[in-house]
Amino acid sequence: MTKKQGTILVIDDDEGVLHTARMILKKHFSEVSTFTSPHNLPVFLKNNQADVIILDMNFSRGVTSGHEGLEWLRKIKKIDPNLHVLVNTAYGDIDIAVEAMKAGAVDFLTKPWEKEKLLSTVLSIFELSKSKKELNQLRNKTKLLNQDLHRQFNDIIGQSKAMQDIFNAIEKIAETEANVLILGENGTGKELVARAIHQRSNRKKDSFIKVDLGAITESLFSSELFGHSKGAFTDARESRAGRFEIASGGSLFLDEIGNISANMQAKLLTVLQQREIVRVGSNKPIPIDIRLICATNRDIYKMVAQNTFRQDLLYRVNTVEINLPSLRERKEDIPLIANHYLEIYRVKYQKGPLQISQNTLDKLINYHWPGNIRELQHAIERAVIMSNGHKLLPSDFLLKNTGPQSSKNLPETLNIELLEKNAIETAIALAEGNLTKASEELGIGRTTLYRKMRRYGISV
Ligand SMILES: Nc1ncnc2c1ncn2[C@@H]1O[C@H](COP(=O)(O)OP(=O)(O)OP(=O)(O)O)[C@@H](O)[C@H]1O
Repeated sequence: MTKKQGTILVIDDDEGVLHTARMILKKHFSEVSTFTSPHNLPVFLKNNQADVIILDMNFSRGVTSGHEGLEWLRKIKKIDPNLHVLVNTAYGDIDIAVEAMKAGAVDFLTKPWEKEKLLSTVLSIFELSKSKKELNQLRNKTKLLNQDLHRQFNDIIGQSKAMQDIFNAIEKIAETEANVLILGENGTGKELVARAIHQRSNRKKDSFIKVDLGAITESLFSSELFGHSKGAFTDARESRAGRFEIASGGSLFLDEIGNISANMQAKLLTVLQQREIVRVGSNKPIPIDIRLICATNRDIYKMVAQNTFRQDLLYRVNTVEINLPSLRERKEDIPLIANHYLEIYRVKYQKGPLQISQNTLDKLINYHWPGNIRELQHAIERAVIMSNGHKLLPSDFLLKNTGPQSSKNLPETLNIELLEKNAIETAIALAEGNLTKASEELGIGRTTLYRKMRRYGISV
C-alpha cells in the first residue's frame, strides 16, 4: 500500500495515546510527528507543514475542563487559519466538542479511539486539507495570471460615442453584484469588458475565472464546472475543484453561453438558482459566491424565440446587458486602435520608427472587419512584421475581400451624387410617391428633399 504524502501531527500528554497513533497512522501517512506538549507547536509550524493536527484538550494533570485545548486551538488557527485540527475529547464531553468546532476545529474524536474510526476520520480530513490546498494554489496561480493579463489588457481603446457609452455602463455596473450578459460579434472585446468589470468591482482582489463553454464537451461539462470527487469516474484519481468553486469569492466569466446544449443549460440553471454546486460523485452541496458575467456572439433572443435557449436561464444571466458595437459601427476608432497596436508590435518586433500612411488608414477605415478588433490587431501585427520602410503601406495588408462590402455587393457606382440620386428615387418609389414618408426614410427634411429632387430633375 502506498502511503499518503503528508504530515499528521499528534499532541497528547499520554505517551500511550501517542504510541497508538504512531502505530495506526504510520502505515498510511509518510510523516507522523508526535508531541507530549503543545508548547513546541508554534516553532514546529513555522518550519514544517501539517496536513492534519490531532489535538488533545487537556494537558495539565487532573484538569478536564478542555480550556487548555481550546486555548491552543485558537493559537493554532491564529498561526494559520487554514490548518485542519481534529480535537480529542473524553467520551460524552459534547460541550467541549461544540466549543472546539466553534473555534475552528474540523471534527472531534472521543477517547478511547477505535482504530477504524480514527483512521477514517484522519483520512477524510487529510483529503479535505489537500483539496483546499489545491484550491488555494489554483486561486493564487490564477490571481498571478490575471495580474499579467490585466497589465496586458488594461486599456480598452475607443473614443467613439458608442464606446463612451460602454465605458459609462462598465463604471455603473462594476460595483454592483448584478449578473452581466455581454453581447457582440467575435472579436469586439467581450472578454476585455468582462475583465474590466471584474477589475473595477469589489471582487477585484479575488480570481477572475474564464470558461469557454464553446470548447467544453457534454461529457466534461459537469466535472469542469462543478468539480469531481475521487473515484467519481475512471480517470478521477484525485478529487478536484471545478471552476465555480475556484471562482468563489471572485467573478466567473462564461464565454459562448449561447453554445451549450439543453442538458447543460438545465444544469447551469440549477446551480445559478441554488447558488451551490455538488461535485460529480459526491452528494455534499458546496455553497458558491460568484459574480457571473456571460458573453455570446449569438442572437440569444432569437434562440429563445426558437426554443434553443431557455428563457429562464437568460433571465438569470442578463440582469444587465452590454451590447458591444462592431468595429464597422465605430469606424472613427479604427485609426486609434491601429496606432495602439502599431506601437505594441513595433516594440515587440524591434522595428524603428513606423507610421501608418494616410492611404493605408483609408483602406483600413473602409474595410468591413468581420473579425472586428481581433482581426485589426492581427492585420497590424502582420503588417509590422512584413514592413520594410518607415511606413505601413496598403500593400502590407492582405484584407479578405469578402463580406457585405465585397466587390460582389458594391453598388455599380461609387459617385456620391449618383448614389444620392438613386437613393432618393428608390425611397420615393418605396413610399409610393408619399414624399413625407420618403424624406423620413432618407433621414432628411421635406424641404431638403424638394431641393434635391429639383437638383437631380426627379419628379413624382
Ligand atoms: N477596444 C479595444 N481596444 C483594444 N483592443 C481591443 C479592444 N477590444 C478588443 N480588443 C482586442 O481584440 C482581441 C479580441 O478581444 P476579446 O477576446 O475581448 O473579444 P471577444 O468579443 O471576447 O471575442 P470572441 O467572441 O472571439 O471570444 C483581444 O486581443 C483584445 O485585446
